[in-house]
Formats: sequence, C-alpha cells, structure tokens
Amino acid sequence: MLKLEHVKWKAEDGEEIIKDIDLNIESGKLVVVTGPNGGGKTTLAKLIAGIEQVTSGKVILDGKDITNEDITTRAKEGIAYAFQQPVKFKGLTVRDILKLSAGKDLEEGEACALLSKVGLCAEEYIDRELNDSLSGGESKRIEIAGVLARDAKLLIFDEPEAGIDLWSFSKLVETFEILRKRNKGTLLIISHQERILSIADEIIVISGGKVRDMGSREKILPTLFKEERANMCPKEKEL
Ligand SMILES: Nc1ncnc2c1ncn2[C@@H]1O[C@H](COP(=O)(O)OP(=O)(O)OP(=O)(O)O)[C@@H](O)[C@H]1O
Repeated sequence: MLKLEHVKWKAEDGEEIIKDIDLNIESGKLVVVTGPNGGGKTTLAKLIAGIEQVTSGKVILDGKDITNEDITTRAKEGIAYAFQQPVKFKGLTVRDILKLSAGKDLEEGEACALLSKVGLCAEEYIDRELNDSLSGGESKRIEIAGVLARDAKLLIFDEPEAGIDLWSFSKLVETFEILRKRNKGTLLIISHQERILSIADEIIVISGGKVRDMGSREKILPTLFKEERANMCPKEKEL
C-alpha cells in the first residue's frame, strides 16, 4: 500500500539525513520503525505524511504517486500522523479536536469511546481546552485519540509511548492490536518500546538515514539488541 523509492532528504544545511530509502509496506500490517536516536525515523515519517518533502525519490500510496502532494492532500488521501511532540490548540476543546479529526460531528458516546482507547476518562476531559494546563502525557493521548478518530488508510504514530503512564500505555497497545485485527488500514509506529516491538508484524530498523534491516518480528527481534551493542563505542561496551 505504501511504497518509497530511492527516497532522500537533505536538511537546509545540505546534510543528507535520509539516504536512499526503499520500502514496501503491505496493507493491514502493524509495522514498527525502530533504531537509535537521530537515525532518521521521525524524518522518514514526516516525508511519508508530507510534513517535509523529499529531496529526491518517490512516495507512492496505493499505486498513486503522492510525492508532490502537500500534507493536506495526503491527509485527504488517507494518511494520519500523530506527532512525537503534540501540538496545542488554544481555544479548542478536546471535543472540538476529535470532531475536526474525524471530519464529522461525533456523538458524545463516540467521542468518549475514543478517549477511553487512550486511557482517558471522557467525563473529565471532553470539555477541557487544549492549552498548557494539560500535561505532556495528556496532550499526547488526546493527539493519539484524534488520529484514531480519522478513518485513515495509514496511521502513523511517532513514539506513542513517550510520556504516557504504564496503565494508559497498556490500553494503547490493546487499541493498536484491535486496530490490526480489524485489518482496516496500516499502522506505522515509531517506537523503541519492547512491548510495541513484540506486537509488530514487521520491523524496520533505521540507522544513519538508511534501512539497516527489515523483516518479520521473528527475524529481526533476536538480533536487534545485539546489533545495537555492536554499534556502541568500545568504552560503552565495557560497562
Ligand atoms: N530540519 C532539520 N535540519 C537539520 N537536521 C535535522 C533536521 N531534522 C532532523 N535533523 C537531524 O536528522 C537526524 C535524524 O533526526 P530524526 O528526528 O529523524 O531522528 P529519529 O530517528 O527520529 O530520532 P529519535 O529516536 O531521537 O526521535 C538527527 O541528527 C537530527 O538532528
């Protein structure tokens, strides 16, 4: 469903951050993108969602070349993206943002069900304003609920575990598993979390702007941490 062909991205200073990435992601899969900090995972997700535009190469969604389409058009084509650092919208309530994300009026019950999927008590949060009074973890969960509200073909979550308490995280992992079972759309999750890696159909390891490895969870997981160890500097290994 999603194909990247020779995708490269250079930052403004000319440094090549994404170096010739080819990917083929099948429909209905739960794919986890992992790898060391600074490896290029978020940049890759932004290139897929259209937040950044590729320097060269192609992005193809369901056979359609969307390389030159902007973020709004890609959202209409069915790509939903939950930022690593959620965006705040002063003046809007949680209910407003869920409606906007869904692109339709939501019944009270539907909005509450979305909040419950991310471990938030709807009664307490539905009329809260999206301002600085929300904690980082609360904002993050509301942002994820917004992405879940979208009937998207490709749901991208950037480190959904970041700042989320263990109970809510378990709830979120359950939600990811339910979404996968429904086989409705593809989930692309950037994560370092073992619990998320352990439910992946496919794992893609990104490091130094390249795909270092990819394949089924059974193939990748046994060697994943050994490889990370091999990449450590000698002093670190001695610890
Ligand atoms: N706009 C930019 N200008 C310059 N450098 C950038 C820009 N965006 C990202 N980078 C650099 O590109 C590299 C990859 O960043 P990216 O955020 O994609 O990594 P990541 O794998 O998601 O890391 P993490 O696991 O820490 O979230 C980093 O070295 C980062 O500093």
